Amino acid sequence: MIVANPAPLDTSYVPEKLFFRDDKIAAIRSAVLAPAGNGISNNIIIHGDSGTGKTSTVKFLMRENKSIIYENALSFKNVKNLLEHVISRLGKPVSYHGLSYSEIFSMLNSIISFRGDIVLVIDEATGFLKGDTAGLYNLFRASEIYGTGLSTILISIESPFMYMERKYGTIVELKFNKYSSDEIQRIITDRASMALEPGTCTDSILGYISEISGKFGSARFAIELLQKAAYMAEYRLSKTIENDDVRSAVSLINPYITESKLSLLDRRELVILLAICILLPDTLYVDVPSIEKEVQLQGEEYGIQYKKTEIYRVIRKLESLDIISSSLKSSGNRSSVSKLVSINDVPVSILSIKIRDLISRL
Ligand SMILES: Nc1ncnc2c1ncn2[C@@H]1O[C@H](COP(=O)(O)OP(=O)(O)OP(=O)(O)O)[C@@H](O)[C@H]1O
Repeated sequence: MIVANPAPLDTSYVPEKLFFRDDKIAAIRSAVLAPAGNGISNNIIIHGDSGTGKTSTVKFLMRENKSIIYENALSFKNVKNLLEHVISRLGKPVSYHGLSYSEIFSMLNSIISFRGDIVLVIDEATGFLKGDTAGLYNLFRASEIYGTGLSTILISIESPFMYMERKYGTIVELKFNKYSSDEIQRIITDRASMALEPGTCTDSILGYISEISGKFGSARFAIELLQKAAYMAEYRLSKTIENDDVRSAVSLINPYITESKLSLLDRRELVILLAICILLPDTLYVDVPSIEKEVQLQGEEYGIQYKKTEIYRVIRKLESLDIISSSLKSSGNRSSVSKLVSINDVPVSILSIKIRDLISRL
């Protein structure tokens, strides 16, 4: 067994400790939560790419602050609809439909008079930002217009500036940046230690997942990869997670299988790709001299001779098709920079089988 406790591998899990977000936590406390505690309503828009910790940061704060109410905009047509739901959730649980804004806010006022000020979080709010000007106007100006003790935290992937209207008043904006690969590695190392049996996932596997996820800066993507790779390894009845489990996980999340790309390669090019796949199961990268050697070996098997220039050309073509990725590694001395080739999106064991099959049919 590899997964001892599945919960921390779920992307909706909010851990006890959030890494690298102390400044954002402090910013939300001082911009919204502390003023709300003193009867002052403020509004904030949190934005940033997927998996940058926007939702978890707010949910983390919900543990210490009971005035926060969380709703997801995707469940509602518009702001009015969402507020009607909040009233029925906090007040009398009946359905309130077709209320005017002044009726809505007067009901909220009577709820707040015995419950205290509310901080309303609206997650996935990009749709509201784009399309519900009247709703946002009433929400953001609720304190001035209706005297309502309501602060709002809006969460959106897209930057609000494209859609923001001046009349909404002053709104604090807080951007969540993408995580670096190193930051992602810290986050998933913590998750792995909570979720996986000891010794089933090496630092090198966690580094590999972090490197792939670093392209998107997303902790969500990394946790999903870790979860799927762990289940892949369990499915194989392996005691440890291997590189190819991670590649399988990538191809599961991103089922953009290379088959159509393989059809763009001729027989000679396929043999070169096969040579790369043969070198990769136990390692993450291969250098070009090793590829040249393996290509000559495979070439002999298939009766093909290669010049170095052809091998270089095909490596460039495979890169441009996104079948392989490459990085440059320096050994400290400028003259000796070497190119390292990897395949991350699909398990090389499966890719080798596909390529051999294609070569035999050409
Ligand atoms: N700084 C962090 N420390 C620990 N875990 C984190 C951190 N940031 C994100 N995570 C984890 O990554 C996953 C995704 O995070 P979260 O849902 O908060 O991102 P998001 O920015 O709201 O993404 P989306 O826009 O896709 O909803 C969650 O499981 C969360 O716990």
